[in-house]
Amino acid sequence: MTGIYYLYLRQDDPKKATMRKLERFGLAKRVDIKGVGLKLVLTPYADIFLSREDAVLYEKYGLCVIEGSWNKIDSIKSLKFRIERRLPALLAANPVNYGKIGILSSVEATAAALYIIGYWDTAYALLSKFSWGLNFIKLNENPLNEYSTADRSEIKKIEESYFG
Ligand SMILES: C[S@@+](CC[C@H](N)C(=O)[O-])C[C@H]1O[C@@H](n2cnc3c(N)ncnc32)[C@H](O)[C@@H]1O
Repeated sequence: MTGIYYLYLRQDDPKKATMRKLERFGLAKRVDIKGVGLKLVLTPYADIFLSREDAVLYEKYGLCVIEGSWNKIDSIKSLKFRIERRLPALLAANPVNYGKIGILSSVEATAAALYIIGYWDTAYALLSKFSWGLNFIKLNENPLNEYSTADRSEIKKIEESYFG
């Protein structure tokens, strides 16, 4: 087990939910809301950027993504967790939202977080389960590399240099 978790909101076609696919490969585990605890939760509504300083939280508690639908994003907005982080801007490579800034699938968000905190091998292992997965790294290689070597205070500036 990789310390990767997901909170499943049952909002999308279950057959297309990327974290459910990872669970079938033994690469992710579903948790309910009580099971989130001190896990590092990825939400685009967090005030704090994820950065390499968060590796220690991942190692201690794990990483949790919210497997919901972008069409019902308000329901994610209203959820609050003890440890929340947002990702800096990146381009989606999944077929539904290809090329859109920040509209990432759960596996892309999880892999981006792992890459930024230095767990490149795990990021590749997750993405390799999807035909389009590794394109996510290719498409975002430069910003991902810069985000992964930056301290939290530098992330915003890097984001602006790529995405304005
Ligand atoms: C809205 S869901 C959509 C998932 C899609 N149904 C799937 O099957 O992959 C994507 C999740 O990835 C995470 N995520 C995406 N973009 C993010 C960002 N910019 N910052 C933090 N988390 C993000 C959040 O947990 C978000 O709820």
